Amino acid sequence: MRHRDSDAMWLWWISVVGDLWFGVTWLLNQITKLRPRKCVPSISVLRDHLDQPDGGSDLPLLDVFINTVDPVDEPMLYTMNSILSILATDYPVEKYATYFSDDGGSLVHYEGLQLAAEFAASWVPFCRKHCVEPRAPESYFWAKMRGEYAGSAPKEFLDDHRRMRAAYEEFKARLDGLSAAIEQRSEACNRANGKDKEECANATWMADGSTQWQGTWIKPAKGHRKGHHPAILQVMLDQPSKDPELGMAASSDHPLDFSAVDARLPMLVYIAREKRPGYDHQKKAGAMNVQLRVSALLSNAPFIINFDGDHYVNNSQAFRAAICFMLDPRDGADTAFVQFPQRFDDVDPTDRYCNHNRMFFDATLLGLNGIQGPSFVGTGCMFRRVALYSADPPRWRPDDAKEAKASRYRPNMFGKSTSFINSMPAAANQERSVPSPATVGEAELADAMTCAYEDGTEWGNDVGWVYNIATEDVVTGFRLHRTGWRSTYCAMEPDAFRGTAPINLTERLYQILRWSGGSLEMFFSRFCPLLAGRRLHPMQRVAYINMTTYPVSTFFICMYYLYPVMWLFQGEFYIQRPFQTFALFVVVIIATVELIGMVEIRWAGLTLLDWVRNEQFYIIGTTGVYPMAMLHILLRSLGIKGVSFKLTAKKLTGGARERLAELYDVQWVPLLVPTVV
Ligand SMILES: O=c1ccn([C@@H]2O[C@H](COP(=O)(O)OP(=O)(O)O[C@H]3O[C@H](CO)[C@@H](O)[C@H](O)[C@H]3O)[C@@H](O)[C@H]2O)c(=O)[nH]1
Ligand SMILES: [Mn+2]
Repeated sequence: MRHRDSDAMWLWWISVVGDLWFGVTWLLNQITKLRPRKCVPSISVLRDHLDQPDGGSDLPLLDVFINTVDPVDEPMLYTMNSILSILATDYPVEKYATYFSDDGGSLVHYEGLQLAAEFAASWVPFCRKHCVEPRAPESYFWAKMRGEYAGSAPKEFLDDHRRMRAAYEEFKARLDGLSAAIEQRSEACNRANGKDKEECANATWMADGSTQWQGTWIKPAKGHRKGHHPAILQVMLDQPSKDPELGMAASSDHPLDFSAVDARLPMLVYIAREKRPGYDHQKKAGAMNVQLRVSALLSNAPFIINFDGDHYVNNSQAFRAAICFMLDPRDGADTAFVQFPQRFDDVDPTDRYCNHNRMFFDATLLGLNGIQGPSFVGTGCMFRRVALYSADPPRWRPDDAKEAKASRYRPNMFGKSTSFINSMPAAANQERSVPSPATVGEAELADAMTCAYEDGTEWGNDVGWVYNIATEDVVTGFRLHRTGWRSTYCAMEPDAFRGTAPINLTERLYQILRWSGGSLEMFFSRFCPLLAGRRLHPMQRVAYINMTTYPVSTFFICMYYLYPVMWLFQGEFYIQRPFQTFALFVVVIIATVELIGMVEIRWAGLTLLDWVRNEQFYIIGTTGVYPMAMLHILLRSLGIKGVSFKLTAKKLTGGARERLAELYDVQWVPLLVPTVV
């Protein structure tokens, strides 16, 4: 091929390759959407099958994981609301246990959790008595619309509601004052106790005034700074009794009447894993793997559901909905995880920064649901425990199960804890009706939470959540799909879970950067979709290729944007003057693409705005963020550390207007420069 101006040939080639790239990726994107599948959980059928007439239940055991790091960036009020919504959810209390992981190791979280457990003693029976929804108090008390009364004591409702609200205000005030209270107490204790010993002069003291807090101290000190403290485990609420226990009748110091409701609370455990300098703690994935081991030793449920600290249970039937899919006679046994879409509160009405991401959650994931299942998106997901232990799904299990076990499970794959290894066979057993009493010693529990436990094991690799990647979620889901497991997408009305979204553009852009950087990283890692074996469905493979290579488009898009202004640099037009057939082609192509977009949003039940935001953020992403993601990969390949998992700061508490004011609070980020140009 020739051109009058041979200097321009490289530009021409880029545009040809670019056109090809866009054509092919567009096609690949479309074919993964050809067989969308909507699944509706039949919770009433589940009830008919598993609820016993005497009030008992045959539902399987469940472990709930919830993570948090920083009481400031992730406001405690939200975290504790999540805890309360979990404790009050509609699942048999003796059948589930909650593990709260505090990666900061701070006393304020510990005491906040204690307060929440205390408050739950009246909040949970209140929810049960009056069947309120949602069961996170903050959202419940400030809901704009309430459904019809569904409880059993309509006459008492208004009084109870008022009292509960007052109690909640008090709880909030105490939560708010916690940091200051701890600080004051510690200063007083230090003055009294630690004058002589310099080492503990600035200790943080627990409520009894005589015990030093093991985790991080208010002011960093040797052995107690952020990222340097021993492991802490505290069972805040014990495993409840097997039979219902009615609450207290109304009295002068306890005005709510709970004499007709079960007042038991589910088990609740506080965990702060050991942190030591010199170890890579692997952020969220590391924290969840510790939860996985500790829960195996304490309650060992066959199913696990995980939450980020800012996501709460909005629909108390959600756990049951996920269980429906896990126990489904058709492909339940092959299902490794059930993913719910992420939904957010408090996004500004026009969703300026595309936080809702509806195109992804409602169109893309539904498309995948018709193949091998949606990818794991980090929160609001129920897992099958044995799948995380890298077991094979039933349909791919070789006939001779023993042989399979020997070949898959390598020595020291899971670390040295014999109790943990002994717990593994029971984890596969869904029919266990009574939780195994925890017989493990404290030493063994502590050992499972140390940094050294994972040395030389497969944790973070072929076991548990995957390490060393900015998007541990997509990779972990991929690893399960690669082993032949499927997953199921579960959307329900009202939304199962809700969370908070980053409200200012800076945080949002960093989030996109982490996702796109992590995706590319995955493509160039041993988790590249091209390398997976035959258990990965061909279409699912295509979907994962799309999911991991999309940031590459940035190169072509940026070039296309430069073409029209090339003459600024060269003083000459390289662009051919548009001719009619060309213009016609362009118009037809654009029209078709838009038309297909419209069909898609109609089908997924979305609005035009969702779509516009999606397109808009795609352009912002491709011009502003993805080039950085590409750079990150380049740096990584040169051995330099790239994008890290920077915690997404959540909005601060305050009035709605105050919160939305942050919308315009753009700290000037280099990421946006190219977009603006
Ligand atoms: O050292 C750490 C860092 C983070 N977290 C927790 O990880 C969760 C997610 O962090 P966040 O900053 O809220 O990330 P988002 O940008 O909101 O994360 C989205 O994208 C992540 C993958 O990039 C997923 O893991 C998340 O579930 C998904 O919500 C939070 O609960 C944190 O408390 C830890 O437990 N330990
Ligand atoms: Mn989040």
